[in-house]
Amino acid sequence: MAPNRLIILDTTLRDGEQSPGATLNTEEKVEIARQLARLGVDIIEAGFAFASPGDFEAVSQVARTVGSDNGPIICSLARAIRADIQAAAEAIRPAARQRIHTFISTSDIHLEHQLRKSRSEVLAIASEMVAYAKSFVQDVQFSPMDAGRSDPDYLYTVIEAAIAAGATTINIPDTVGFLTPLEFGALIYGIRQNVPNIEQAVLSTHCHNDLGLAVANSLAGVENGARQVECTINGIGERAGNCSLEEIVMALHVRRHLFNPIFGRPADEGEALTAIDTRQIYKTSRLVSNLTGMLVQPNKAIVGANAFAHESGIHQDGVLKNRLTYEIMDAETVGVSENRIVLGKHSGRNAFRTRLRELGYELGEADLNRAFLRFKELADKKKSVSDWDIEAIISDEIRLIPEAYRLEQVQVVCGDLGIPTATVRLSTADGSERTDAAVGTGPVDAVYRAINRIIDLPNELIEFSVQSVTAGIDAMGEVTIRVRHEQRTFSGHAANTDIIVASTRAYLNALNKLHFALAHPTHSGGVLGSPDAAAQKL
Ligand SMILES: CC(=O)SCCNC(=O)CCNC(=O)[C@H](O)C(C)(C)COP(=O)(O)OP(=O)(O)OC[C@H]1O[C@@H](n2cnc3c(N)ncnc32)[C@H](O)[C@@H]1OP(=O)(O)O
Ligand SMILES: CC(C)C(=O)C(=O)O
Repeated sequence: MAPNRLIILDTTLRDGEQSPGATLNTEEKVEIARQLARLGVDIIEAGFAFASPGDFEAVSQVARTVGSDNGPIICSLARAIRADIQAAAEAIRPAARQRIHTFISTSDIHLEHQLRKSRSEVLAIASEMVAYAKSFVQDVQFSPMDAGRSDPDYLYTVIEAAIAAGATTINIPDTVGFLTPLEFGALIYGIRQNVPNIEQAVLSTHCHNDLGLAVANSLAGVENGARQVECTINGIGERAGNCSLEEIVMALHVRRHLFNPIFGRPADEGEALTAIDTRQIYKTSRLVSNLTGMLVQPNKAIVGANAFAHESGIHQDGVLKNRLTYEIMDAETVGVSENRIVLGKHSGRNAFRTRLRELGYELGEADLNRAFLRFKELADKKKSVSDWDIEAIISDEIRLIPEAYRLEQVQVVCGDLGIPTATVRLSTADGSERTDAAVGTGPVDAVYRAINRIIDLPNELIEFSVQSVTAGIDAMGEVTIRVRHEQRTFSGHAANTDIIVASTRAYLNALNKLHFALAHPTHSGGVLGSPDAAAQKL
């Protein structure tokens, strides 16, 4: 059953969304799923359908919009419980190709303290629930949770039973990120040697990054016969996150002469080892970062701002003479364009649309017009408008949820001689306008207080960050924030050459999401108590 290329299961929308604070609403999940399809992932784990009505709806929407005949397989996670499996089966039904992923723990520590069940009970449940999932779909994946800390002999028995019951993929999670590459490789090897029917299933890895070893462990799994890797964009996920998609894919791409023989190909064969279109990597990373509010650290491999930057003289000297001296891959391979100066203030709509198409954006007329106006405003202020600036405008301008509140005007007075004071004017969807003012400890605080006087949506600001999109004094500032309302967090993102304007728009972006979630409590990311209570607050 081992295919001669690596299958990529992306779990950004399921395990990735388990990152503390990375809540996504349905529209954002669909947007990410569309981009994952462009990226070329084989399987999208779209969520955990049973977890909430919002999660169910998000999985269904992804299945409906992205799960076409030649699109990715759409998968939902389900505990080894009938109700979970039924919800998963129903949610993924609109997709042309469907997978149910069911799991149960096999480590003694989980059996004793969490499940409170014996080994024989769990063995029976695993087998029964795989068979139950099989009654809905042909493609069933089974994971023995905490496999990394399970007794190998018991693990082999459970896997053999799951395959006998119909599992077509066996996924091996190092749930707590405990193993080293040598140990994880040996675990995969041991399974291949000791599970008699293992050839009937595809072996998969699911590695967590608690010791920073998720990618290394996944690679060790591949070296030992795993043919599917579970991963997330930017490596986001529960606790320290998961194996990062961009890192594992580029490791296989850049070092393919090492991996080709493992996949039974000549070392120098040119064909890629995954179906991923690597030129979509950077764009996907930016989208996920913007929508989840999880910033990418500058030194992050492949997609960090510094990943292709050369700072020191000796390195710059080498790169100028021959870039191979200090570069192991071309930035364009992952979609980071070298073509920084593209458009200016004399460019027209056609040139702008063409550049957007080259960057992979196909906008409707209304969105295009809004983005074009922002581009012109920026071109008036900046000497050159780069691809990075254009991406920032698009992610800022194209809102996935309706805007209940729109910024009309913001003005601040600040400095070390007076009290920072802000005046804000907002318009609402019905066309009315409201203006208010407030003082604060700084200009952003003053703006946020002024907005809070207009919009009564109690929240706590839990994260605020500003970074520049490009170098230079006229660079666009990108602001990413997160606010907490009751138990939920909402991210906001905006870009502008004026960081106070960007901060204001980012806050409104988060408040619009919060407002939308309260108004649509069954949407993913929006289950916030009773609709009546929500309506009262509005
Ligand atoms: C390693 C992973 O990433 S696993 C996936 C993690 N993702 C999530 O948890 C998604 C979000 N979760 C949720 O919304 C909720 O936990 C729900 C809806 C799934 C369940 O909620 P509740 O019914 O209130 O249960 P709660 O979360 O308190 O406890 C989990 C229960 O599931 C049981 N359980 C855990 N894993 C499994 C499993 N794989 N198969 C069967 N039962 C399981 C636990 O033993 C516990 O049962 P108990 O209440 O009888 O002790
Ligand atoms: C459900 C499984 C695959 C999981 O997420 C884990 O064990 O980390």
